Amino acid sequence: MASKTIIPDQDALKRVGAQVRARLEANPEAYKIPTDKAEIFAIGDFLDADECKRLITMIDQVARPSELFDDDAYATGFRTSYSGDFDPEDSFIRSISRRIDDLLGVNPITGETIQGQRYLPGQQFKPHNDWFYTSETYWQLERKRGGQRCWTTMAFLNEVEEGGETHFTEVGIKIDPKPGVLLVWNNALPDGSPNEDTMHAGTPVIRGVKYVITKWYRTRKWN
Ligand SMILES: O=C(O)CCC(=O)C(=O)O
Ligand SMILES: [Fe+2]
Repeated sequence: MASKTIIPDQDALKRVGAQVRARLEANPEAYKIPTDKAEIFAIGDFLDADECKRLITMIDQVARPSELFDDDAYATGFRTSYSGDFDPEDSFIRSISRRIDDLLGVNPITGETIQGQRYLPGQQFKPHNDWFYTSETYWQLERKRGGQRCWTTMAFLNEVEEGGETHFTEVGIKIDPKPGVLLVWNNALPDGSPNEDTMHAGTPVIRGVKYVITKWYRTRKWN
């Protein structure tokens, strides 16, 4: 008898995938990137110029060398940007956070704290998936902290002179940083299995500085 592979949180990934997909497809502001490989949307002018400026100032206050879950990423050159969590109680951060929850129409308790990130020339985030590899030891912690990541949202806060694109390596598209643009993608396939084709990178900044905010969503209550 063939054994069936268990995919953690598969039903929830399928359900939240369908729910958010329907909501974004009904939103005239959400542009769907034309590809069959992954569900990626872009929303222009999600943040205005003042909001971008304010977030950039806040990133400069919280940013420290980035860490990854299973690795000393900064030391290995995998994620060389500086990043940090914002204070989730800050009223401005709460308003931005709620606006993203609302865009997706998800349960706010599933959202992680918004993270800010800054890349200087030469800094990058090498190709990776935002979903967790459930065979790795870090999963034992993440499983209890809200489970698998379903959707990713990421906003560009400024124009970068050269480099710093978000490169979906399997889809074959590079998205240029444009201030106020929010990218939203489903980390899973419609059947609720993790989508390998969501592999993406923040390419090295060549000239200028790049600032982004990221908010990831879990299938269950994040804590
Ligand atoms: O900076 C980028 O373009 C990508 C950032 C990213 O992939 C992440 O924060 O997970
Ligand atoms: Fe990522």
